Amino acid sequence: MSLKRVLIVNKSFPVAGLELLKNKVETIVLPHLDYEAESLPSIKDNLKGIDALIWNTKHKLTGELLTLAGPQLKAVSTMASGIDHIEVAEIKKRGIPLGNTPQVLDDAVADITVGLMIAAARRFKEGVQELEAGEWKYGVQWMVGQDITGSTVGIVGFGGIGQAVLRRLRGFDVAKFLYSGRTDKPEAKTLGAERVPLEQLLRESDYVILACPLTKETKHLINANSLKTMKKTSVVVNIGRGELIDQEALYDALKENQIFAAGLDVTTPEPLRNDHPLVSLPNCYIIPHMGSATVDTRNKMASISAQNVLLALEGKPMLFPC
Ligand SMILES: O=CC(=O)O
Repeated sequence: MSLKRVLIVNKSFPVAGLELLKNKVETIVLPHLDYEAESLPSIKDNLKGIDALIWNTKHKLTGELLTLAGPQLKAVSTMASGIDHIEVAEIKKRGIPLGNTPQVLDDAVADITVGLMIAAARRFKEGVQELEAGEWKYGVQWMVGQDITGSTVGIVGFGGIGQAVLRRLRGFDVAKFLYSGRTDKPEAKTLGAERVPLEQLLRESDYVILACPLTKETKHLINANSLKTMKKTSVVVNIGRGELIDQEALYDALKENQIFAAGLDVTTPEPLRNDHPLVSLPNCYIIPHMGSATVDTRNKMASISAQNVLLALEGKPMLFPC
């Protein structure tokens, strides 16, 4: 019997995942990276007749593409926690199992969140720029930033990543942890976080951490109005998705020092061009979507994507079904 065919839409899919698939299925790895525009025609050319799909690209997986693949498609797996790049309803409509890779990236993303908090609040970008420009002019009022000690930290989206951020910050003597989200989280009691409405979180927090998925409800959750609600000294950190923030409003708020700083791991679009207005701001510290980028985490994510596919092809539940 011929092996099932699995299309992997990313040439850098880690070996840890490929090893699991070896000899069990036939793999077709497309020779493109996540963001390459030319990968779409290549995806279309290779979709027809495949049995499973590892969708490791920023292109949207649409109903049209699923139809192109054909009715034999039995599994879709993505090497990501977020699934906003997938038309989930189209997959469900066709009864195809869909899996993602949450949890294994919580620690790596939480680490980078704390890094962004410190980098933005303590003005790393400005400091480095002045050093590199030969303008190191040390003085008691030079490069002063904001403390984490004694602050109120508000976490929007208190899932695995949000909770891992809180656990890391315990050593920083934070005064108060707030969170907002769709549901009460039972873990909040032990972790010492209080659920409050988003408006209150924005008003009271010194740090606003965006760790929620992108949905119709959360799009532009940070906008001109919410930025006005925040403190002049507050720092916003986004490790969710770029579209959680109205970036034009953020630009204005940072430029006018309406808030203190921003630390962003995610932006709209990605990649963000280096001539984007946000890049020019000294109080906007941006890194290029590196949250889960550690060797170990990416290997775990690849292994889970592979296992999700293998399980679904055997008619079993995926490890992380969506
Ligand atoms: O952003 C990364 C992910 O969703 O895994």
